[in-house]
Amino acid sequence: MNYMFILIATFKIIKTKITKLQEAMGVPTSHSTKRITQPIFKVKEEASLTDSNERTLIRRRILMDSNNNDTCSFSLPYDSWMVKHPSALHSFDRLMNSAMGKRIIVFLDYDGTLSPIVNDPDRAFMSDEMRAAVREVATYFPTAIISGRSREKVKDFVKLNNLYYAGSHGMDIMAPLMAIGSSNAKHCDMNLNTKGNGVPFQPAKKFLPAIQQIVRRLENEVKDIKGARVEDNGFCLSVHFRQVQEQDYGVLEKKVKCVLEENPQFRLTEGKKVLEIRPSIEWNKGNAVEYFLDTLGLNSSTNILPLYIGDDRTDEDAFKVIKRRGQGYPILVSSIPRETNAFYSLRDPSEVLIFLTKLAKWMKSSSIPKPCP
Ligand SMILES: O=P(O)(O)OC[C@H]1O[C@H](O[C@H]2O[C@H](CO)[C@@H](O)[C@H](O)[C@H]2O)[C@H](O)[C@@H](O)[C@@H]1O
Repeated sequence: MNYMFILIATFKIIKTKITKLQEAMGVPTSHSTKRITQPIFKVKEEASLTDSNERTLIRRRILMDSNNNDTCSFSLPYDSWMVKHPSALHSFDRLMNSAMGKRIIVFLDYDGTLSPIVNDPDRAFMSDEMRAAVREVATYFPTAIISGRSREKVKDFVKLNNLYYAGSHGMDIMAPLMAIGSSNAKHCDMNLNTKGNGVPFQPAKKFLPAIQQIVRRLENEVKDIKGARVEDNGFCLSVHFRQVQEQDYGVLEKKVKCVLEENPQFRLTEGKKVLEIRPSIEWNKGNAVEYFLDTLGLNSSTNILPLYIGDDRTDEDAFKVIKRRGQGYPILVSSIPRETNAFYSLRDPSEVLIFLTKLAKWMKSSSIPKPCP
């Protein structure tokens, strides 16, 4: 009997040690799995992170709800998927160890990354905490928002001046005024020229009149489809169907495709409950990442670590670029398993907030020289 007891106790101790080790390595454990796999619609839960400040961040986790369940492409359980795309939070120390001596550059998507997905695209507001976290990150690292929205609109949502913006999936970039050669770049120069007066780069400019026409045409075409709406994103446009009845979707898709056929110089892409029409040019969020690195004078630097956080299919172009460069980390925001080029994952904007807060805190407490105020 005693032997049995000792055996069970020893087994429990070993199991606890293995679980702690897995957690430290960012590998999902049976403990974390329990939380992840609950197929619940809306679950409130407290962040179970080590830092006491983080623990106070009560998160509203939305698992598998209709808003997030947009692009599920296969049915792997989340915990198995996370083995391949570990949590950027669990792996934070590892990420930062590899950043030592390197210059971090932060790229952020907007919808679904900095703000939660909501029904009304005009109400996709960013929380004040998120704004404060992005502001702080941008004081330490060159930071750019790369969104499918028009540049003005995304800037209106973010309301920060100490970072760079690219709208229309990278087809409208306000880049730094000055390219600083990486070899002689001074740390203090990195955040210069970010007060909104950079240099615009708009590779799809010649398509503007046609885009305006398509916007008007589609507005007219879909006006009788309840819930459908067209969003003018500057150099591209979105036809939203999040609030369209399922039985009406076919008609909507047909109308969009019909307009597209009349405009062969444009192509159709899909996002989260949205059909997007954009010029058929070889330019996407990945090109925008390269462009920013270039204008920052960092494109050929071997000493950089770009971080790109995004949730959408269009962010995959940027993930691919980072992967191809062999520098930095693409991080996917998703609460469901997805086919992705990202190395790491975060479940939702609440985890993005924790990650950005940790990143700023890490820099603040490190001995690395800080940019000039
Ligand atoms: O690149 P992003 O910043 O992620 O922009 C992609 C699209 O985001 C917006 O639409 C998405 O978010 C809306 C608000 O949460 C949601 O209602 C919609 O269903 C989503 O597709 C934006 O409205 C689009 O124009 C962007 O292309």
